[in-house]
Amino acid sequence: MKRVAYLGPQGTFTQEAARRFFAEQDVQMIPFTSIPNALNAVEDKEVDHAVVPLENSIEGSVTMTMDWLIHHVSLKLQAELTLPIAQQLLAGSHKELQEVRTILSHPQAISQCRTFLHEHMPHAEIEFTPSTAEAVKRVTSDPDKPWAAIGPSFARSIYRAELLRSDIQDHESNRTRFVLVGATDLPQLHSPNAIAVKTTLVIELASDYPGALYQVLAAFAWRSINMTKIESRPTKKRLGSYHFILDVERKIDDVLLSGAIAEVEALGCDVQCFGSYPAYVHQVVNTTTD
Ligand SMILES: O=C(O)C(=O)C[C@]1(C(=O)O)C=C[C@@H](O)C=C1
Repeated sequence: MKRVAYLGPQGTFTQEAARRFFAEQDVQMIPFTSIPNALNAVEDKEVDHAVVPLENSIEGSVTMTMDWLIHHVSLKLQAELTLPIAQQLLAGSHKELQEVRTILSHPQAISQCRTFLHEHMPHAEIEFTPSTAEAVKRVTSDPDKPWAAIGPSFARSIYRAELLRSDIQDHESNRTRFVLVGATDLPQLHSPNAIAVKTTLVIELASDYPGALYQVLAAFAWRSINMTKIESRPTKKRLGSYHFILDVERKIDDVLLSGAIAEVEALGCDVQCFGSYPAYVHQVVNTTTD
């Protein structure tokens, strides 16, 4: 049976994404306490895959995931899944908002609810936890403490939490993009349900000169290769040195994409392919009920 690592404990959004990736398959889901631990488990061959969050529509990239993939492991993105994210304010027992002095959650979840927190709970202190479900688990372990957690409705049912407010994310259309990661490409996952096929490239410029990035982008532009995302992350070697992470809507073996990569390499850039994979979108029904 396949072993799949996810950011635990039970009840995280990532576990829900992992379930949806393997909807009809018998797999063993294994919770890990952090994204790096889940990715390392794949690198060390303790598990076959990991499911990790990559990007959120409100807060942007999950930099922990990006940086770990770039600097610490050598793995492939095998599929992506975008899920709606609804955040619930949960506690171990019923409380009025003004009674809550501390709010616990994952930094991404806190950032997704900034407006609600600013307007309704401006005096509450924020305590970051390794995941949303961990926050829900903690607040339900001591129900009388003046604290509450931000997390998913699946965690509410697992830890029997009280719902104080539902759907507190700043934008109704909140979405997170999760990726399935493994040691190699997974061609068998390219199914007809996919809405697109993407390739993620990580490019390091040869040197810094006027128009260097423009030249790289031109290689994709004149071939009409659609870019769905571009982002820079520090290479960590020195200030002002970056990796450019590009998502393009082509398969790696597409002749135009191979041409673009060859052109960028001819400019002296280092190009790594982090995976060529299908992209899926699944709707979650009944986000606030048990
Ligand atoms: O804490 C969780 O429940 C997670 O699965 C992590 C995570 C993330 O890091 O983005 C996943 C989805 C939401 O955007 C909030 C938190």
